[in-house]
Amino acid sequence: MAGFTDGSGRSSALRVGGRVIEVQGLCKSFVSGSRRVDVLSHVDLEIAMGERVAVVGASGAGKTSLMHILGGLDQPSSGDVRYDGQDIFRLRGAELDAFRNRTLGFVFQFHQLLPEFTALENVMMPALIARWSRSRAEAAAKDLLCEVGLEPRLSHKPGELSGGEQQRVAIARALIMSPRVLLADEPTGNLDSATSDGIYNLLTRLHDTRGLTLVVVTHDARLAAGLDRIVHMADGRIADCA
Ligand SMILES: Nc1ncnc2c1ncn2[C@@H]1O[C@H](COP(=O)(O)OP(=O)(O)OP(=O)(O)O)[C@@H](O)[C@H]1O
Repeated sequence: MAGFTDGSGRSSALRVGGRVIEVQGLCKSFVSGSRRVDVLSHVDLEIAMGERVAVVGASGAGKTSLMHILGGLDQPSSGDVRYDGQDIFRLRGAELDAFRNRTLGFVFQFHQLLPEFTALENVMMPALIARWSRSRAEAAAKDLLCEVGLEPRLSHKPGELSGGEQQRVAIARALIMSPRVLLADEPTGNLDSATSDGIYNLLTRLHDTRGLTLVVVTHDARLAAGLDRIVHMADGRIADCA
């Protein structure tokens, strides 16, 4: 999806059909013994359709906690997360699973591929869980693995792939259900800089060709600077949005 340039010269995402993600008054606390730990405190954030947002901040700032709640993987203590006006925490069990499946893709630093399955089988897995036929899942997974440049590696298991290749498989797996939003938590955190550049270029290409909304937690300043907006977190709060 094309962007336009605002006065600062930075590319802003097109707002198509309103805001895609609205976070309001998000708080998350854990109780540890007699102590309460406030991990997220009154986080407000809006992310537009097609926007590419970097989330940065020191270790412990709350980035992963925010991503887990954005992805419906964890419940907030209070506050709302809305996708196109739909409050995801009003969805129950199977409804939330179905929402996640059709709207969101996840990529983690430690890709979380299943070691005993091939690249092709790993990518097929979400589609098989969603009860696609094996032939449909296999065809879609092959197409995606070709798109991320792994055509020659379809039958390799994760242990037979490099770190960058494993992350490409994880990206392909995240995309098999054609999500509109890709949440990536330090997708290049474990990779050398050349491999990181390759993953960054791949994410940018997928954003452009699929109109994906990208939310990327990263410690890589170069990667963050290449996205549309940087959200800085500190002590569980949004310190700055630029
Ligand atoms: N289940 C939990 N119980 C108690 N505290 C937790 C729990 N999960 C996270 N925390 C705390 O919440 C804070 C934020 O953690 P989070 O993983 O979100 O930070 P982060 O910004 O992603 O850090 P990093 O960059 O190191 O991954 C940390 O102080 C962490 O110890």
